[in-house]
Amino acid sequence: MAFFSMISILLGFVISSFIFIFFFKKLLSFSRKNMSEVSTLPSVPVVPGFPVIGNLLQLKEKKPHKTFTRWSEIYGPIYSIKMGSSSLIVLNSTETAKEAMVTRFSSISTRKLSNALTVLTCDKSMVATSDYDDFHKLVKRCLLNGLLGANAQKRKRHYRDALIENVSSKLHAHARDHPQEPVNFRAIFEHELFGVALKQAFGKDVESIYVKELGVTLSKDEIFKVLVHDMMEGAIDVDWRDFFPYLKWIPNKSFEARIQQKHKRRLAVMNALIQDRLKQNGSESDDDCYLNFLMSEAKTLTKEQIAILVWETIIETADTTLVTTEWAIYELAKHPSVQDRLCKEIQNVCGGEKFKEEQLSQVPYLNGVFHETLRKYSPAPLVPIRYAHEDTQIGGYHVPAGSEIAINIYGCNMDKKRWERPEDWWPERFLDDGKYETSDLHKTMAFGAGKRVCAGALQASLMAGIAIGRLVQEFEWKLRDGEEENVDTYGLTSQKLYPLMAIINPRRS
Ligand code: HEM
Repeated sequence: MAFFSMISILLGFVISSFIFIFFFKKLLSFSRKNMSEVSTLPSVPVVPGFPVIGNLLQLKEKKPHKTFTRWSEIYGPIYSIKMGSSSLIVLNSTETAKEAMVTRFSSISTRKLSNALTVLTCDKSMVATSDYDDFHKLVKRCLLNGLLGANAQKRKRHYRDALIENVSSKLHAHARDHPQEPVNFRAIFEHELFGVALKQAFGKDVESIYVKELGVTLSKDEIFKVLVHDMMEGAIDVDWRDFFPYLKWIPNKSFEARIQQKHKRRLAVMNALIQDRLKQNGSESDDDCYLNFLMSEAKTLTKEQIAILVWETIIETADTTLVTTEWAIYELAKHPSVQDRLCKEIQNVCGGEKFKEEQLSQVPYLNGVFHETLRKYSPAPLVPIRYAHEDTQIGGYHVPAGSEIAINIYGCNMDKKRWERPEDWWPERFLDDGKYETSDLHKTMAFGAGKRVCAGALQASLMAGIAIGRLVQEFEWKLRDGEEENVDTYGLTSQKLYPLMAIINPRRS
């Protein structure tokens, strides 16, 4: 018996070894074939530049997404440029962008940061700038469960309601006290939005804070400057060593001093706000907040990582939603017929009552206004640069390991082959007239796609949607004389260069 079972064990072992070797060989030949397929593909077309500096001089206008879009008309949807000694592959069509973000994600999931961003993100300690690793998965899960996912957003509903009530009453006060005088929309909306960002982070709005490390008391506007404005400015600060990494041993003292100063002031203010909040824990004003959530759910994080992760929610809340809402109101004020149609749609849905978040699914025209604004003014025109850590392919071209990849969302949304009259702001293009479906609303890819898709898309859609709806329901908007010309944007983002100045008239109902 024992002999026969020995034989059958041996036979089993031999057969399974054959099966294993057979499949292993198949696997090897399959991956070799795949690798050879990738490397026999043509190289990405190159935009001609100069020796040593490459295309740097052609990018000096500081709006690379616009230059990249112009080049795509000459060199096609995918091309490569030289920024000093580093090469950058630029993607300008929805097909190539989706391929990079979804199909080839596993080869292109890491981030490439500039020297400024390496300091300001504390070496990739933010969700948005981390590589796709265990740290990223942990902190993204915390962000969704604690703040930005559907359930967390339900719990934060009162913050959004307060935001729109405060903005509305400030605008009514302006219309009453200074009728026919233009109102600075940004000043009001930005202040309230920053208040929501602080409430989400620390459970309360903050009017001022004593910052021990700096020895000063800062007002809310000064806190905004340190945590948001200076950081946005720092994020686009250029260090020439980014383009010539082999010269990184040469000091660039003025750049380093500027970035370090911004970074240290930001950490000092965050530490003061965190200490202030921790003192309150257990007291009667103990509102749920992201800081407490993070501290209880992710005990392996360092103090500095917690400060950066909480700060991340503040800067992300305070910026892109403002950019979208301000451009939407600008376009509505410029197009009275669109404004009237939107106002009627809202009236049909809520009669004399105030427009509410629950009604957002019943107003397709408002959705069209929101998505058309995201298309024309993509708030994140370039997705943070990705890095191919292994050989891959995009658009039928070979992309070697080590390539840096820029996804030009603005370029995708200005593509004449995909969008009729892309320069026009035209919400009707999203209406269901047999041509577009609801899923087409996400054709803009304004929130990215795939595993790194924007974590704040729900919050941004709710806040901007309700704000646009209520502001049009309550006021008639007109542009101040000359305002139509103010369409320039600020630096690398699509923030309006000059704040929107509009004349508002409260509607009678
Ligand atoms: C209209 C508003 C917004 C737009 C257009 C937008 C757009 C984007 C884009 C294009 C990305 C990059 C996706 C990628 O790398 O593939 C992104 C990532 C991200 N966004 Fe947003 N965003 C908006 C609002 C927000 C808000 C309000 C928050 C948070 C409060 C937020 C949090 C994030 C985070 C955490 C990521 C990183 C996700 C990851 O890497 O897994 N965003 N966003």
